[in-house]
Amino acid sequence: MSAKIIDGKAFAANVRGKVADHVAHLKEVNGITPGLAVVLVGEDPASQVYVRNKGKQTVEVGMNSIEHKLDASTSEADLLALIDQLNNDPEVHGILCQLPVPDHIDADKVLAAISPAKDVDGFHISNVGLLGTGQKAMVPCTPLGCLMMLREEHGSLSGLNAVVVGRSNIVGKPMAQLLLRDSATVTIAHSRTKDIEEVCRRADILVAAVGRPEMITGDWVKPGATVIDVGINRIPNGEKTKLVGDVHFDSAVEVAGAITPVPGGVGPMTIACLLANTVTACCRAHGLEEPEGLTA
Ligand SMILES: NC(=O)C1=CN([C@@H]2O[C@H](COP(=O)(O)OP(=O)(O)OC[C@H]3O[C@@H](n4cnc5c(N)ncnc54)[C@H](OP(=O)(O)O)[C@@H]3O)[C@@H](O)[C@H]2O)C=CC1
Ligand SMILES: Nc1nc(=O)c2c([nH]1)NC[C@@H]1CN(c3ccc(C(=O)N[C@@H](CCC(=O)O)C(=O)O)cc3)C=[N+]21
Repeated sequence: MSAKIIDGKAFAANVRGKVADHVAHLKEVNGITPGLAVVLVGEDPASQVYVRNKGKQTVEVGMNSIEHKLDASTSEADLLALIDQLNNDPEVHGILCQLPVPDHIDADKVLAAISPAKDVDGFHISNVGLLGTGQKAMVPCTPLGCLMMLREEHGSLSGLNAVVVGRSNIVGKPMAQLLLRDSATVTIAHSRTKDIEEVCRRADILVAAVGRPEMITGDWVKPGATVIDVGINRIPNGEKTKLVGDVHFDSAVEVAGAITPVPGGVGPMTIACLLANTVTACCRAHGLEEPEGLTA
């Protein structure tokens, strides 16, 4: 039997709709327009696409989009000075510095410089610590988007076996924290995990965040499991290229109960959650009630 395909694009449109409603409310009732600043250093073509999409969707939901495109040779000091300026700008409620940054810039220093209250990526150690201790945090967008889809699919995640493949700070680890918070039994697998296929086959919920095109095939998937494919990999396809996930979709779809496609799965949800986090940050900054269903 073929799995249900989770429509991340439609789900994201729904989230953006809720964001737009709340933005309209903030403007009308409070006279506040949430603002998102996105900083891009250098000219990585994939990053340029994301930044363009983010800017477009930010404006579509009624928020202000502030874009800073800096030359690849920008010094760390100049980047930190810009972040300081954005931290102190009352019109800016969310700040995102697109990763990766060029080698001469220390990404950890940049993330630490962003005010935790404006850290809509949820990468600042304050937010990492708050999430890890079950306190109110800014939650990283990609794992938040995955959690929203999983809650919709399962209702409660309590007691389910969840396996996250990948232990990065931006996806794997926060994903595991969120699943744990929803009372799933969580395993984190990575490049040193023994019998990884066997570990994956125990998962009711399998989240792939590896960065290896189509590594996880149908025979790694427990029949009926929900598979969330975070991977975004561009691979050659004849003369052109195509986007594939970390899951081999055609084989996994035959075994899983539900699965996210690439493209059209986690990617659009990431951007929708960035907008959701920006509204949340704006409400917190002004001591206003937060929108429902847009946080973890
Ligand atoms: N859809 C979206 O919005 C987003 C998508 N992505 C995509 O998600 C993927 C993961 O991103 P990210 O977390 O940043 O990647 P990283 O490269 O930071 O982390 C990859 C993780 O996968 C593990 N890994 C690598 N090879 C294997 C293997 N053969 N077997 C098991 N585990 C392995 C690594 O293990 P170890 O730690 O042992 O090295 C590491 O923990 C990428 O394709 C990226 O493009 C990322 C962010 C957002
Ligand atoms: N500080 C920071 N925060 C991030 O959240 C961040 C980042 N840096 N660096 C890069 C990764 C990657 N990322 C994606 C966002 C949207 C899509 C997306 O919308 N994907 C579409 C397709 C896009 C296409 O066609 O290329 C989809 O999957 O359907 C993908 C990937 C956010 N990231």
